[in-house]
Amino acid sequence: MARETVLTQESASEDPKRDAALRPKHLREVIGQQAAVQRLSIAVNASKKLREPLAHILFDGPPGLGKTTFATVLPTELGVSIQMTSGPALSKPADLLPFLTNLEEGSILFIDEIHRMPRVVEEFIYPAMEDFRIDIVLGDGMNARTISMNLKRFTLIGATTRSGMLSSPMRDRFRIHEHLDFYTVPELATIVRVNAQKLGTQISDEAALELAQRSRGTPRIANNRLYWVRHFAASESDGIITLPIARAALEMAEVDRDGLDKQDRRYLETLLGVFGGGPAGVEAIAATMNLPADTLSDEIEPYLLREQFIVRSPRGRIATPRGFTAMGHTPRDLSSPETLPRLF
Ligand SMILES: Nc1ncnc2c1ncn2[C@@H]1O[C@H](COP(=O)(O)OP(=O)(O)OP(=O)(O)O)[C@@H](O)[C@H]1O
Ligand SMILES: [Mg+2]
Repeated sequence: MARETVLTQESASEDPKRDAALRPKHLREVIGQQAAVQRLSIAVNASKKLREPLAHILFDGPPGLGKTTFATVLPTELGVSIQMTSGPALSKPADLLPFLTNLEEGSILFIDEIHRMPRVVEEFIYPAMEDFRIDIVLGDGMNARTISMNLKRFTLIGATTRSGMLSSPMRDRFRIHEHLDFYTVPELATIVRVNAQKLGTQISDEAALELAQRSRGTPRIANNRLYWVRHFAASESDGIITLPIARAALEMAEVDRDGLDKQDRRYLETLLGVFGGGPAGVEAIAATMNLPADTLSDEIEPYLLREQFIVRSPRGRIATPRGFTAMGHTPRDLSSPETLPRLF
């Protein structure tokens, strides 16, 4: 009973224009992630006062939590330029050259999905990160010679949803690591209200809270929900987003009360339907869903674990009573003496 809808599909993919329109421009506009904001403000101030480039920074965390947002806010704070590329676009060292030669003193090079950069490119970038220098090999065979080229002092910002896939020499070359975690409902409600204002739409506090509750702890999903509800309000009412309007719109888009998306539901359906609620190993669930195990452990499970739809046990993932109820199943009786030994 996969309930696919326009909205859940939308929220799974990225809409760059939409992201850019609502993205905070300054650190002070970033909502939530306050510990990261404070540490980064200190790094920015120090960099300005000491006239040193910002230390290389790695952002990791599930999709839509603000990695690109932080990366684009920092150059504004520093008053420097930013160049953006991504791991998959850099298939060989030469692909990096235009970015490295265009650097300005203190400017930022942002590499998204940095875990997908091939090893040869990674090794090419090490001296650039450490000594602001690259080694270029000219010619080949007997005539090959290496020339060293100095670069402007710059800051590399990497973003990844899979920090586990990054090689440890690469990870260690970032002096600042920021792990972005899911947002609380009040934080998401604030994001919804601020963004409604940016879009010139009126929204009641209760409606903002309702959207926040159904956004899977993720600002990008909250924004997608807001766009849909805003259109619904404009078409079906006077354009003002009230609680009944928000509920009706979300109902129509089949966003469930917990805000789970298509992949979350498929995961829970597999765990419940195929594995009887578990315990099931992540590899087995991944094979059944026809997805890489990494996608499960890095993108789907963090939220389900945090919200206790599932738990981890030595023998694998187990659906909690909340996981059962969310999918319309009757929870297993965990207190019964027969089920316990089977589970643990
Ligand atoms: N802390 C925040 N405060 C306000 N809005 C935010 C915040 N974080 C993210 N957003 C909103 O969510 C949108 C998506 O965030 P962003 O593109 O930075 O996510 P991401 O972590 O880079 O995702 P991906 O891994 O898919 O690249 C932004 O355009 C912005 O509107
Ligand atoms: Mg991004």
